Amino acid sequence: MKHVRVPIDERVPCGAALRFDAAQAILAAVAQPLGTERVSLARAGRRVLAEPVRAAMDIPARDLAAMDGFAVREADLAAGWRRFAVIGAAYPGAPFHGVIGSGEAVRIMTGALMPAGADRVLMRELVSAEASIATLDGAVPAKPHVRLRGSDTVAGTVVLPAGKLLDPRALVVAAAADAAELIVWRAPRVRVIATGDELVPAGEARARGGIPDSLSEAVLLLARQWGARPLGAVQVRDDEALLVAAAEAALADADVLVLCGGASRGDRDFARSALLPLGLELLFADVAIKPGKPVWLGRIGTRLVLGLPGNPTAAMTVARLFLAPLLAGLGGRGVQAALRWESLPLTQGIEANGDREAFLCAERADAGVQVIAGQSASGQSMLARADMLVRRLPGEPALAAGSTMSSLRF
Ligand SMILES: Nc1nc2c(c(=O)[nH]1)N[C@H]1C(S)=C(S)[C@@H](COP(=O)(O)OP(=O)(O)OC[C@H]3O[C@@H](n4cnc5c(N)ncnc54)[C@H](O)[C@@H]3O)O[C@H]1N2
Ligand code: MOO
Repeated sequence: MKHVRVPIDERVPCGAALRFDAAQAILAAVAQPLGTERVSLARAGRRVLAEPVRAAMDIPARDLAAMDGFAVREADLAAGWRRFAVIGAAYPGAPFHGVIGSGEAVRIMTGALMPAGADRVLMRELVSAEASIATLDGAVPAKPHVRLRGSDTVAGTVVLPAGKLLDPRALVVAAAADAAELIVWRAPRVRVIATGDELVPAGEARARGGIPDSLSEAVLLLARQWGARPLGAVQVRDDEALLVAAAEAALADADVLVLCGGASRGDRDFARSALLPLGLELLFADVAIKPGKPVWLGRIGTRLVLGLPGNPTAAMTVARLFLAPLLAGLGGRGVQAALRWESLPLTQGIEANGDREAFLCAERADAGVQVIAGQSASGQSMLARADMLVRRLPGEPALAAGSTMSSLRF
């Protein structure tokens, strides 16, 4: 195969390395929602509401029994009645159709419609029932045990605001509001291209030589976690023509294309330059962070292209710091949903930082956060333990245990 050497600095204006916050500001400006669509409740899970959901009716829509027992009239109890003639039964979905008169009761189950005339339920445990007579044994209980119409929600109330992530609890609320369809933001569609002559699918490295592509599926899963619709990944050799063809195919249906590798300065690192003929407009390239300095973001028409460094821990760190907020923004949650920094104390001291802002793999501990020893952008095994990223400022001195660190769930 012929490799085309593209001296990246001659074709792409890389500029000085940007600060992390400046790169995030550029990203936030383009991470705007893609548009709305109407989806069924069955397909709404993990989507983000573009319009609020209002209760279509009072909830509950009628007065219902809150306990299993006997439905009676409050006025009877006030007048001293304790023995009642049982004239029927009421079940959820099978109401009692008559009217309860003075001295009468209806056997009733939790969730059943209160019979006309009845306005309280005596719990079964407090009543002796024999043949068709029910007798209240002790004092009149304080609670009426009726779920009144509209006591949970009144018709027209906003039960879920726009911007709400539809998690399992939110689906309960939407369904209870009798909403069959919801207006949600469109989920960004993501494709991944992993570049490198050395890459082979996992499972084939021993037989074929090369190294397993450890990023494609991981990046797609991260994209899914942040609200994207993953469309698939391909591995492409370090060949500009192949890369251009793969990118063109990916951009036919993806809103976001993620390129893994080829971001740096090697003779065959032409992930950015190869896309110039497709109209790539670079939004930023090279950020003063460690790991992940070669990260870049570009635009081709309405599509966005994010370049991740090939080193796997660097790639996943950058994916968490840039791809997650990009997708959160495009999907309607807003970039900040993916950048919820927490202040956590270090459980162990750490050495001085270098001159780049650093994001260290760390583990959440009961007492705070512990930076993992032996940080490595190219390492992979550390990712089995890392569940946090700890942010360090350029030139920060050594820090003792107990120092408070800006930390992000990885
Ligand atoms: N002269 C310079 N060299 C390097 C610089 C630099 O600024 N000047 N930056 C270094 C930094 S920082 C990083 S990070 C790496 C990233 O480089 P690339 O994005 O060009 O990545 P590759 O060269 O394609 O690969 C690097 C490394 O990662 C492995 N890799 C790539 N893709 C995958 C994958 N899908 N699964 C598993 N492993 C992958 C690849 O085999 C290489 O070992 O560059 C430094 N160099
Ligand atoms: O930034 Mo590179 O990500 O250090 O390996």
